Amino acid sequence: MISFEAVTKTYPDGTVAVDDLNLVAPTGQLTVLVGPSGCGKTTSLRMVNRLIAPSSGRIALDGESTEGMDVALLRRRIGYVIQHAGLFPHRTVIDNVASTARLSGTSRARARAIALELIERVGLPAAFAKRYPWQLSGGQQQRVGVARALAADPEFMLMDEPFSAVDPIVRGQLQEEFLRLQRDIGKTIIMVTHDIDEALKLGDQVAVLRTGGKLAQLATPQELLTAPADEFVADFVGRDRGYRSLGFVHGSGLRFSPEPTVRLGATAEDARRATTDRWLIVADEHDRPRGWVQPAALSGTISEADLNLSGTSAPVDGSLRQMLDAALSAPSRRGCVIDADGRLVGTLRVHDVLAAIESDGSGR
Ligand SMILES: Nc1ncnc2c1ncn2[C@@H]1O[C@H](COP(=O)(O)OP(=O)(O)OP(=O)(O)O)[C@@H](O)[C@H]1O
Repeated sequence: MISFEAVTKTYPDGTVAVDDLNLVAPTGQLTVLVGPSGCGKTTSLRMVNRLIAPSSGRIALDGESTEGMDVALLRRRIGYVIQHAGLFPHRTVIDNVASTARLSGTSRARARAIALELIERVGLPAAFAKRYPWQLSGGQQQRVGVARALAADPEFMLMDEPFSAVDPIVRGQLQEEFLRLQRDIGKTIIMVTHDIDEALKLGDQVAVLRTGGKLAQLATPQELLTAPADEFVADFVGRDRGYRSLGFVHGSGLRFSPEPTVRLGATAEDARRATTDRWLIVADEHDRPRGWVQPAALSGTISEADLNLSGTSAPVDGSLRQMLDAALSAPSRRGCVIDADGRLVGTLRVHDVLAAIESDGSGR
């Protein structure tokens, strides 16, 4: 647990960057600090590892004030990941990652073994270990930055815009991978971002700060969407709140309808025999949906070129947002629901999802 107790930071020129911040980042959870530019996010983060000294108030790790701690020991307990990764340019990837483990006294051989494991854990091929940072893409460098912070196995992590220096697609991948990793490692993390969607996607709880360094609201992502504390938070969280909040609601009692399928390579006749409906799902040999075809319009055998690929698939344990999107995006308006191996479980319609939304009272 990281706690801020009445923490204020006034810079020498009189700028109040953080104003009476009270906040607890619970053990094993990811707390995101979000807010407009200049609202004191980075200042708050850097006060935790004492790169910046608070003007007043107290910051504590598991109840113990950081003020009296030896700074080197304090920083060893706290992994730190920054934008652009901040890697040592003249060290190889493996040496970059191993460096933090070495700081805590781990032998060179052991540190390199830990580093190699982490390099793979964050989704990089082992062969990248020998490369230098300049031989990696921005997203790969960010992964190395995360691996390096984890190599000392710190109890706490501070992450300052860790995924912001990459394009939106890589960013999405890094976020997904990081969520998976955090599910395993369960570190106590404070992450800073200016991107509300990133905050809502990653945070167990989200602290919205307003200009002047005041905490506007501390809440779960769903609470922020369904019960913003005031107009500032509502505006900051942004539009489509109703739709986006469905991302945090899981459909219970949804029933999926059986759906005929046909394989790629089957004939138009096979497709017409399989259904009288306008649209039919084409699946691969493992029953994974590949796309939709219109049997009446087919001739010859079904190939990739015949597929309508507009439909998304929702995982069977997915959110109502994923379910609704699957139904809305399918040309048949029947959304594909798939299991963990990507196999078709069944389909559902828009009104099935709407009925589930109507009967769900969560967050209200
Ligand atoms: N060394 C400093 N001296 C004076 N003012 C500072 C100093 N560092 C930051 N500030 C000011 O403190 C306020 C908070 O800055 P901080 O970097 O914490 O904000 P932020 O929310 O992280 O912003 P951004 O999203 O733009 O990175 C800003 O008004 C900034 O100009």
